[in-house]
Amino acid sequence: MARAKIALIGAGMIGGTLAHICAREALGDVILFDIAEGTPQGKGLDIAEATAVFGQDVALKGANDYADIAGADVCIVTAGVPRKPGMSRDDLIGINLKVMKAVGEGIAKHAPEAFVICITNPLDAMVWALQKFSGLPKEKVVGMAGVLDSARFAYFLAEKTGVSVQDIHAWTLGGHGDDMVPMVRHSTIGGLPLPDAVKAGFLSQADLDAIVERTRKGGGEIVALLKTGSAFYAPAESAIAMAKSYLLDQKRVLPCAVWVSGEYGLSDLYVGVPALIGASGVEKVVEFTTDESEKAMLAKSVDSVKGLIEACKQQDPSLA
Ligand SMILES: NC(=O)c1ccc[n+]([C@@H]2O[C@H](COP(=O)([O-])OP(=O)(O)OC[C@H]3O[C@@H](n4cnc5c(N)ncnc54)[C@H](O)[C@@H]3O)[C@@H](O)[C@H]2O)c1
Ligand SMILES: O=C(O)C[C@H](O)C(=O)O
Repeated sequence: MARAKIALIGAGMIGGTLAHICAREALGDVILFDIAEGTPQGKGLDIAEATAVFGQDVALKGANDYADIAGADVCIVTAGVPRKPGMSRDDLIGINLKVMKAVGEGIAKHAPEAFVICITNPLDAMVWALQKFSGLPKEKVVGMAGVLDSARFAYFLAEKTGVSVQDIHAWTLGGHGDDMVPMVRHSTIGGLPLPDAVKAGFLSQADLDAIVERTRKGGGEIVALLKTGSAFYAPAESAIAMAKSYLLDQKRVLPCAVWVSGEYGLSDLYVGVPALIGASGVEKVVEFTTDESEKAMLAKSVDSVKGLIEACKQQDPSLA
């Protein structure tokens, strides 16, 4: 069988990390696309040389022309700018919405059959705009945020309790902002829902509350430490999990920003929910039961996403 073709649109910190993982795991041949001349070519050649060390026969190529992404099976979009300390993700709309227009048109022209994973922030609004600009089917355009947010939640729980990350299953819902919704009742440590894990003495209620808050602000914590940009290792790993589920038809249920049509009482927008990803793209949305408090938190988060979508429509009336 021919190797898959993976187009990475944006060859910055996340794009380069994605290319490295794709090559090491031999997920497919990689095109690194960027508007910066030399960056995608340099990163592509550097990783291609590394393939002779780790022994994988995959091709990597840098490009500044969308024609090179032709026929891609998967496109992972990180093009745009990241935030710096003192900024919110929402401050990136002005620049990144224009980038999504160029990227959406490039993908529509050259890789209309691809499964598209958007990472660019502010995520829920950018994936919405990318789908509109590209016109690709909604089930083939998804946003990466929930895998990252829930990975942070799981890691903080593992760090506090000493339980293996492999036996912690954490979930978040909603938009990728500080009002995201860590799902305490649906997340488990060794199979125990978190309220039961507190009763069983794995951690205190105060510890759990602090972890929920730290998860919500997890992106900002890394931005404050790095000072020049934002997280890239965990975001890249998160997008790879989504790409693999599509390419290998794994049918994993992963929290992703997907187009909702009535699920959770929501419609006509992209927001983070558990989604089954297989060879057809988003094949199903999994609906958790939500109590009154979870419903209220989700509604607040969704309101923030709707506000960002309105801001996009004002900036680019073609989206209205
Ligand atoms: N969804 C998430 O959970 C999540 C996590 C981390 C970062 N992000 C976001 O991902 C984006 C990328 O982050 P990064 O750290 O890789 O940034 P980066 O600055 O290292 O890389 C971005 C790249 O995009 C390129 N670029 C800019 N405009 C372009 C265009 N029109 N076409 C093609 N390429 C273009 C730049 O030249 C640069 O190489 C940011 O918006 C960041 O906020 C999202
Ligand atoms: O926080 C950011 O700006 C980047 C990303 O959304 C993250 O959560 O790490």
